Amino acid sequence: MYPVEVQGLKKTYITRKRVGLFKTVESRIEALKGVSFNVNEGEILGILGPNGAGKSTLVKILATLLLPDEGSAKILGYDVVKERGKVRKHIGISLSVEKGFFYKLTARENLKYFGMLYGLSGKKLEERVNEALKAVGLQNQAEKFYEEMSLGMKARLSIARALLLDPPVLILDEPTLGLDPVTSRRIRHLLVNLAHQKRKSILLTTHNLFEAELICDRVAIISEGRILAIDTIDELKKRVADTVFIEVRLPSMSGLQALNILKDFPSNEVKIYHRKGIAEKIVISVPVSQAEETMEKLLHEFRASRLKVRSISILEPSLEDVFVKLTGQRGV
Ligand SMILES: Nc1ncnc2c1ncn2[C@@H]1O[C@H](COP(=O)(O)OP(=O)(O)OP(=O)(O)O)[C@@H](O)[C@H]1O
Repeated sequence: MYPVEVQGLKKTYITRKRVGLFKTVESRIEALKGVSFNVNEGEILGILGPNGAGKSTLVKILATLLLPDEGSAKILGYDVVKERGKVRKHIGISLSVEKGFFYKLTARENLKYFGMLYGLSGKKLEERVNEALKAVGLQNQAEKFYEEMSLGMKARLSIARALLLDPPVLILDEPTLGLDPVTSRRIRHLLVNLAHQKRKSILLTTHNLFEAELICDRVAIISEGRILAIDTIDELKKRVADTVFIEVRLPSMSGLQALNILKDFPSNEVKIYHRKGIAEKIVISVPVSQAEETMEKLLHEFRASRLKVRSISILEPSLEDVFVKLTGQRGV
């Protein structure tokens, strides 16, 4: 059993729009068209997709806030439709930074309030509130009123609330949206620690490919209600990368000599880009199958011509390359 098991999940929104005085037209939006995946223990699974891909719909269903039309989703074996109460005891949810907190209560009071709602009381409640505050680094700001808190503090408080029951599964919708780089980094560090040290299973959505690349053990790329690919980032890159780039850095003024050497390079699939500057850079694109061999040949040719090379390396494709290739969209 996986901590999170999703099988053939479908959801269609039906909306009615008034046309004229008495007539309404129905419009159907298939937000999820049969989504299946699992999340392992101690794993961060990132859900990536362009706007309207179905990420929030998926997250809301897992958080028991929305009913699916078909398929099933289980958290620790409990069905999100038939066993909502049990599911809620085992998940921590952070859907939107701003929602649900009381502006006139302090961070601690807010957490206490939610702790009580979740069934905690007495010493246990105090303990869990303190632990949650500490986990997100808010122990020194616990007496600050919510309305006085910065966006970063609010984001951390939202994660603290998700941690109140010390749940094995966390579901987070864009946990670092709108946060400055330092706070984002702090939250990323916290999430990696929760997954890898505390063995929590984390499902998060993000528009930030850089972040996904940094912290997700696997990512699912979702578009128009379907998962286009789900795998580790390395595997996804391998799958889409038919071309890699070899970057050669040279001392200034030696670019032309290098280009001259490359003139007779034995492959017409090799493309060369040259950037002049203090340190000159030559980037050679080659089919992935020829990358290693090309690199060796390059080194050999440069050495034979006594050309000094500062560095030579193979540039990996980025997660953005994967995303663009799979969804046909640049950025998310
Ligand atoms: N309550 C609703 N009623 C009707 N249509 C909806 C509703 N919620 C979402 N949709 C539609 O369902 C599709 C999926 O939306 P969803 O919010 O799940 O996407 P998303 O991937 O979270 O997008 P974003 O990245 O913009 O948050 C979209 O076409 C959206 O317009």
